[in-house]
Amino acid sequence: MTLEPFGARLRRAMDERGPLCVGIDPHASLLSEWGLNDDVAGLERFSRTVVEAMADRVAVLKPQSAFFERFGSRGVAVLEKSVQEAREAGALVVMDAKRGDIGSTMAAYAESFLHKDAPLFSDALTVSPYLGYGSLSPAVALARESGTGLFVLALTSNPEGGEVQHAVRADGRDVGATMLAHLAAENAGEEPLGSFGAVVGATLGDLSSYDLGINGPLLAPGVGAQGATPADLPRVFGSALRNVVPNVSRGVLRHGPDVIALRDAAQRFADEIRVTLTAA
Ligand SMILES: O=c1ccn([C@@H]2O[C@H](COP(=O)(O)O)[C@@H](O)[C@H]2O)c(=O)[nH]1
Repeated sequence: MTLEPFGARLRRAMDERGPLCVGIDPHASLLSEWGLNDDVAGLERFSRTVVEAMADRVAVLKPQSAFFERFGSRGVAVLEKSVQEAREAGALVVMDAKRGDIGSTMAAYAESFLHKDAPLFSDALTVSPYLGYGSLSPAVALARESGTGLFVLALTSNPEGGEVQHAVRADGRDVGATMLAHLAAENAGEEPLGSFGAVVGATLGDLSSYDLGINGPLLAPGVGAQGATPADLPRVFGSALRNVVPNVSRGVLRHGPDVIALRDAAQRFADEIRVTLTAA
């Protein structure tokens, strides 16, 4: 069965559930705070709890692959199960694996996450364009075919990102702006929303010098533990606010393991985001 394009599915989920994306980031420190061991059983309990608490209510869950890969094949098996359970419960899953390579290797990465029969099949994948935007074309092609999406690292939330992303090219545009322009071209004419998103940190302050109107989603990490708040979003995203998917990981997860406390924490962020969007 062919899926409806990711952008359309995401728009609907955002309209129905609000735009919040909760991260599944099983940091060793969080496992310990939750009273779990830093082992595969602890990982599984953590991830299952987040899926149980969130998957039937938030638009997007974003597992951070690194924290699962840390445990080798058994950790990846937990990741597979979590993705499947989250999707079955109604959340869209954005796999945060930040893959990027060339040619057939990039194609293999894309197949690992975006092919409908892949064990880790996800609704979208984060990718790094820093081997050149064109190196992502196998992933773009497969995403179009399978109804999935990509989130391309454009302007990341970390302070070190500027060294690469603010570098100015011969045409006077910086690298981040160039990635946004590629995405706008990818999404041209798509309704109600294109499937090719950008990662743009909520921590970055006024971004009015960038054209964020890519007709695609803007995944905005940095709310919560990295210091950004929902109230910052209008200043950062301006008229692109309606397409922003704010991500909170530790800001929610630190309230576990109690399922109700996790839900309450996510609801507080969701409420603040809704108020901000309504006022903007
Ligand atoms: O620019 C980026 C891109 C990705 N991330 C990821 O998002 C979460 C943020 O977690 P918090 O606990 O809410 O800080 C994490 O998985 C990062 O790898 C990002 O922070 N910035």
